[in-house]
Amino acid sequence: MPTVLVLNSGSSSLKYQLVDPGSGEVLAGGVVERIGEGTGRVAHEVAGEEVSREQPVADHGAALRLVLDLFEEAGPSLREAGIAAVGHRVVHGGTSFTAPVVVDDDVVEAVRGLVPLAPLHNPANVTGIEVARELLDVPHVAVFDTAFFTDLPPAAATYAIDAGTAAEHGVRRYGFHGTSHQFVSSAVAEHPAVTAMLAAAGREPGTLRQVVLHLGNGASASAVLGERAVETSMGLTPLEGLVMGTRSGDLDPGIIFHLVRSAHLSVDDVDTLLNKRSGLLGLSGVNDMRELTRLVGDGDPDARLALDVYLHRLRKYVGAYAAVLGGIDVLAFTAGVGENAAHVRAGVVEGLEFLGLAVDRERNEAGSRASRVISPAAGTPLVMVVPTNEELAIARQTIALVAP
Ligand SMILES: Nc1ncnc2c1ncn2[C@@H]1O[C@H](COP(=O)(O)OP(=O)(O)O)[C@@H](O)[C@H]1O
Ligand SMILES: CC(=O)OP(=O)(O)O
Ligand SMILES: [Mg+2]
Repeated sequence: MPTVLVLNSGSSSLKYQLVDPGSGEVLAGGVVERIGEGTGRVAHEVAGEEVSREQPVADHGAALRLVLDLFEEAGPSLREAGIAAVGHRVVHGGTSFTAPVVVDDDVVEAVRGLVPLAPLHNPANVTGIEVARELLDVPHVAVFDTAFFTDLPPAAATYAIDAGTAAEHGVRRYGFHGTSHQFVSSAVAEHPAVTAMLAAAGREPGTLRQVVLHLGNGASASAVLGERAVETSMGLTPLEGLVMGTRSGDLDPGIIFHLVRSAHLSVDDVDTLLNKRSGLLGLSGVNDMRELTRLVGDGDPDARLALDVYLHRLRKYVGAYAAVLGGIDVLAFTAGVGENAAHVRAGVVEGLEFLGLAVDRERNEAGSRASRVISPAAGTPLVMVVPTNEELAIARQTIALVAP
C-alpha cells in the first residue's frame, strides 16, 4: 500500500509520521520542538533507532526542510518510498470545512482566513501546507479537528450572546480534537465488550452513549450518541473546557475584563496568560502530568491543588455529559494522560459511583497498550482505555480522498 506523510504542525512544534494507511505501520516519525525559540530540537525515529539534533529552527518552513533532509539521511528516503500523499492536521476548519479536502490555493486561503479563530494553531498549519506543497509534488489533504463536531445540536453549539454579533463574527462552539474523538468513539463502538453489552440489552448501535476524555497537553471531552458527537468541551477556540497543561479551560469571562481594567493587561497579555501560563502550569509550575504526579507524591501543596482542580473539572464534565446523553454506557480515556495515568482515571471515577462508574484496581493499573475495559468484570457502564491514533486516522482519511 502506498504510504502517507502526516504532518501535525503545533504552535511551536511539528510532529510527523510516515504511515502505511492499510496496515497502520509507522515507517518513520518524529518531532521538531521549540520552533522559533533560541534552541530547537529534532528527533527522528526509524526502525526503533532515534537520530536527534539540537539546532535553532526559525519557523515551520525550516522545520519541514529539516525533516525532509533527515528522511534522506536516516531513511526511509521519501523519494524512493514514493509517498502517495501528504495529510495535514488543520486545527480550525470553521464552518467552511466539514470533511477532509484536497488542498488547492483556495483551501490555503480559507485556512488562512480562519487564523483569527485559532491564532495559536492555524498559522503553523498554513505554513506547513505551503512549504510541503512546494517541496513535495503529491496531493495534499487537509483534515480538520473541527469536522467531527460540525453537526453538534444547535443547543450545544450556540453561545447565549447577541445573535447578530455572533453570526457576524462566526462566534459559535466548533469543538477540537475531533479526529481523536471520532477515532476513539468508533474503536469503542467496535470493541467486543461493547457490542456484547448492547446485544445483551437488545439495543441498536445508534443508542450507545459514550463520554470520551482526550487528555493530552490540550484536553477535551465529548459526548457521543451512536456515531454522532452531541457535546464537546472546546468551543470557539481550544481554550474552553477542561483544565489543560497550560490552558485554563472554563472561567468567568468577567476575569478578562477585570485583568484588562484593573491589572492593565493588554488583550494579548490575557491571551498569553490563559493559553500559555495557566492550567496545571499556572497552578503548580509544571505542565507535564508525570512531573505533577512526582510533585504530588513529594507532598507539594500547589501540585496537589492543581491535580484536585483538574480532577474536579473532569468529574463535572462527565456528570454533565451523562445528563446530556440521558445516561452513560461507556467512559473512555485516551491521549497521553488518559492512556497512561492510572491515578487520573481512578481520580475521575471516584465520586461518580452514583452513575454506576467504577474502576477495577488491577485492570486500571495493568500496563497494557491495547484498548481495554478497566471497570469491574460484572458491571455496566464500562470504563475503558482506548489509545488514540490521530496520525493513522489522518492517513486513512487522506488516502480515501486521493486514491479511493
Ligand atoms: N506514563 C505517563 N504517566 C502520566 N502522564 C503521562 C505519561 N506519559 C505521558 N503522559 C502525559 O501526557 C501528556 C502529553 O500527552 P500527549 O497526548 O502526548 O500530548 P499532545 O499530543 O497534546 O502534545 C503530558 O502531560 C504527559 O505528562
Ligand atoms: C486543538 C488542540 O488543543 O490541539 P493540541 O492539543 O494539539 O494543542
Ligand atoms: Mg495529541
